[in-house]
Amino acid sequence: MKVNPNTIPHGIALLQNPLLNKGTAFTEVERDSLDLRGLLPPHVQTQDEQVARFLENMRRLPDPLEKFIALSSLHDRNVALYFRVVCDNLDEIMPLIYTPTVGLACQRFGHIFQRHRGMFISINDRGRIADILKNWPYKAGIIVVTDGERILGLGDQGANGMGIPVGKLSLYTACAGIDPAICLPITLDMGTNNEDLLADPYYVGLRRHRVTGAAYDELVDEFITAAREVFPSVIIQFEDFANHNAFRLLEKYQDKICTFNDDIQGTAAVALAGVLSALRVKDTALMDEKFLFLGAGEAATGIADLLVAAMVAQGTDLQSARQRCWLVDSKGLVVQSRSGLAAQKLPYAHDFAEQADFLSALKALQPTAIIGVAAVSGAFSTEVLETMAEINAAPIIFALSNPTSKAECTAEEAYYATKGRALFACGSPFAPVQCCGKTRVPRQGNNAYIFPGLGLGAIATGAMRITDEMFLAAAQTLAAYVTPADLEQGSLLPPLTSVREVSVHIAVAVAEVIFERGLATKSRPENLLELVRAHVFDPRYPSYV
Ligand SMILES: O=C([O-])CC(=O)C(=O)O
Ligand SMILES: [Mg+2]
Repeated sequence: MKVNPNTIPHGIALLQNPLLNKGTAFTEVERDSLDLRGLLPPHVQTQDEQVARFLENMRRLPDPLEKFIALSSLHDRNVALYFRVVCDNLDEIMPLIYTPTVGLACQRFGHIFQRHRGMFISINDRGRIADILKNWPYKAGIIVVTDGERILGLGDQGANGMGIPVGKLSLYTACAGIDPAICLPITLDMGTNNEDLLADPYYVGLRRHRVTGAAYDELVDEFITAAREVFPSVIIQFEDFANHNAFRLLEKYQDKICTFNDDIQGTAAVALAGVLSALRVKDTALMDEKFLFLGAGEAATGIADLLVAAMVAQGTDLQSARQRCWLVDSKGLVVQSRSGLAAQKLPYAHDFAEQADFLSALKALQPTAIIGVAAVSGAFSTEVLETMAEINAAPIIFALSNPTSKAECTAEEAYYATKGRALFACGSPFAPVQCCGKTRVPRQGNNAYIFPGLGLGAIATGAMRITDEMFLAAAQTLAAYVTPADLEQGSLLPPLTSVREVSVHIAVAVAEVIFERGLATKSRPENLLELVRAHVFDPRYPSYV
């Protein structure tokens, strides 16, 4: 964040501005010139000392939700310190501010609510959304918006879903260095059909069932128009909408404005990166694989579409590429003879006998890879996993559902049932597993590896659109950062600790596509890496005098 010493507030107003506050780290000179004398205890601390103090206190707290609350209130007080804590301790902190704790934080959102963050726009705000957005005091560059209808694998959380846009935007800064001052989390309160929430006195949203149809579409449309009027070059990320809206809205807006759907496109890119790593271990090509998805929603068809795009980019024809991907939904294997299939499933409805469930589809199709994205915990049973191990020397097994309570299987289950042969990735974090005399280190196939870097590339270039080609470039870049040592220990993605560096290179690859396709509003400089790095926020305190 750029600080102009001539315009920063003085005294209490400075201490109460979370984007500018340094707390006990204000220096003697700053205390004198910014009217802080007497408002702080005399001993001046370094930011490093503040980080250590915070961590000491946080680690004493009894459970992840308490730690989540402590981290949120640190963010409320001192944004730079919050990001120092997060960036320097990503492995420890990310599961507390994001998957899996953020799921619980959404479920408990009304009960743990302390302070405003981001913006809420409700169905009652029709006709005045632009005026409402003008209440936001900063110039937004990235909006993450949800309507709370499908929060992770936890279903309808209504306005409590706000935890997700807040968490995603924290990762924009933590994982790619996006300036926190331009991040705006938004929840569209369309009502909720979650009866428990409607009966909960502390629920933060409207007491009404969800609006649907034209009223819903008109509100989204007014929101999109208003956001672009108030923040002209803003990127809008759709997050955790239900299937029936997610695909429609993406199709409606992706060619008109700078937008993407993280659950469809971001998840697809990280999954493709994981698959590309698995191919290196197996020494096979994409076209040699057969993918069976458990689930046929946003993540499933998003991943399938990107796998197909990658195969087509390698010269395969579209039909043969699609033939490598199969879906199982709640009614069984998706095949041609089934009626009433949603549009996104049709490319994968092949000519094949109906199969009632995942296990029978698995036995009939003999896939090389299974990808779980249906939020059905335990769906990758021992029998499923052992069957995969019988069919394949190195079965690809991705259990991507979120949070941990919804995972199709645990890392241990996947490795034990396959005698350590599984090429495994997971949606939530799992600890390393000892199996058959080896240590297996599973990594998260989570879109957090993709969207921060993609957003950074889009901001640095002033992108007009976000395209599938950019997600392909992001996936390939991510995959290139998986080292032979990673593969050796079964890791299909780089360590989380490298995500800031990887994000910068994803941003460069995405920027390359943006310039190439004439989608930039800024002119192309000599050096894209320099351009991208110039947009990276540094959480170390600047000097104000
Ligand atoms: O938030 C996450 O961990 C991944 C994601 O987008 C989802 O599960 O909806
Ligand atoms: Mg999501």
